[in-house]
Amino acid sequence: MNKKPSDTQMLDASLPAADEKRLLRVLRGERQQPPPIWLMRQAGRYLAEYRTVRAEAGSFLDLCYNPELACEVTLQPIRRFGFDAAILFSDILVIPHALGQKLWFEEGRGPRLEPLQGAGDLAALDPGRIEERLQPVFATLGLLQKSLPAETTLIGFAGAPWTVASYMIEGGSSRDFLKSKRWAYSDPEGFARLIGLLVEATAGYLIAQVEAGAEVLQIFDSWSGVWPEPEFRRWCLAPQREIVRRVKAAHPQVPIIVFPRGAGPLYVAVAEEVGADALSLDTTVPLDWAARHLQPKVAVQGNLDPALLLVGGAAQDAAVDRILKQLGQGRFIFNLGHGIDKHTPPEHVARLMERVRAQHSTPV
Ligand SMILES: Cc1c2[nH]c(c1CCC(=O)O)Cc1[nH]c(c(CCC(=O)O)c1C)Cc1[nH]c(c(CCC(=O)O)c1C)Cc1[nH]c(c(C)c1CCC(=O)O)C2
Repeated sequence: MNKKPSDTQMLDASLPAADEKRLLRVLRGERQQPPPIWLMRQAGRYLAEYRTVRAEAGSFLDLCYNPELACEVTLQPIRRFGFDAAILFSDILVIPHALGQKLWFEEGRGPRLEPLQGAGDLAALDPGRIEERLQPVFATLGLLQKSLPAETTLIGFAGAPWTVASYMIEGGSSRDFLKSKRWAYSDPEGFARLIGLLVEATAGYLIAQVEAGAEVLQIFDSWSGVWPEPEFRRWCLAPQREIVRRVKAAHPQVPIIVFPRGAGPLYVAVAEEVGADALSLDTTVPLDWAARHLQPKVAVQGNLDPALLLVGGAAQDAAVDRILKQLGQGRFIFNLGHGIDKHTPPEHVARLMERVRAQHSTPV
C-alpha cells in the first residue's frame, strides 16, 4: 500500500488562517477531525519544568501575578505536547483576592481564605479596584498573545459566581458546602447580593481578558452539582446566563465554554438557556445522551476521567476511543472531565495526544 502523508502533514498543508484556528472553528459550529484537544489544568505540578518555575517564583500566588513566569508556565504544555489551546495560567480565586479578601495557598491543603460570615461582610469587599489589581493577569495575556504559535487558541477563564462564593464562605475547599447552603437558605436576599457582586466583577474581568488577548473564555462552575434544581437555576444557571449576556454584549464574537460540573440532566437547561457556545462535560455524563441532547445545541468538550491518565496504556486508549467514537461525529473538543492530577506521568499525556491526532480525517 502506498504511504499516505500523515494527518499532521495534511493539516499543515491546509493550516487555517489566524482567525480560523481549529478550536475556534468547532466553537463556531464546524466539526473538526481530528478534534482539537487541550486539557484542564494542563499547566501544573505533573510537569517537572512547572515545578522548577514554581520553586523560583515563591508562592503559587506570586507565580499567578508574575506575567513573565505565568506566561512561561502557560507555554510549557504547548511546547511539550502541542495542544490546540493554551489556558491562561491563573486561578479562579484571584477574584475574591482582588475584591480584598485575604487568600493564601497552603501546601497539601489547597486554597485558604478568611471566610465571609454573612451579608454584613460584603461591605468590606471593594469591586471598584478589580481591574487595577488584576493588571498582572492582563499583562500575562498580552505576553501570551505575542508568544503562542499561530495555530494555538488562547483561552481566558473565571470561576462562576456560585463556585467562587463557596470558597469565599467556606474559607477553602469543602465537602458538604453547609456554611454556604445555610446562608443561601436562611438569607437568600443577602446571598443574592454576594452572587450579584460576583456576576458584576466576573463579567467585567472576562471582558477585560478579551481586550487583553483572550480568544475564548471558559467559566468554571466546579461545584454546581450540589444543589437541588430550583437553587441550581437561581445560583448557578442564572448567574452564568447573565455573565454570558454581558460578555457577549461587549464582544459578540467571543466564544464561551461553560463547565457546570455535576449538573446531570440539568446540562440540557444550561445548553438551552445560558447562551454558551460549548459545554464542558464532567466524567459522569453519558456520552450517547450528550450526543443526542446537547451536541445538536452546543459544541461539547470533555469528558475523559483524569484518573485514566494515571494508568495509561490500554485502559486509557480504550476510554479515549470510546469518547472519540461517541462524540467525534459532531462538534467536539477533546478534554478531561476535570483537571489533570498532579501525579499524572507526562508520557501518558503524550500517548493521549498521539491517539487523538491519529484520528483520520473522515467526511462528516
Ligand atoms: C476550583 C478551582 C480552583 N482553581 C480552578 C478551579 C476550577 C477548576 C476545578 O474545578 O479544578 C481553576 C484553575 N486553577 C489553575 C488553572 C490554570 C490553568 C490550567 O488549567 O492549566 C485553572 C483554570 C491553576 C492552579 N490552581 C492551583 C494549582 C496548584 C497550586 C500549586 O502549583 O502549588 C494550579 C496549578 C491551586 C488550586 N486552586 C483551586 C484549588 C481547589 C486549588 C488546590 C488544588 C491543588 O492543589 O491541586 C481553586
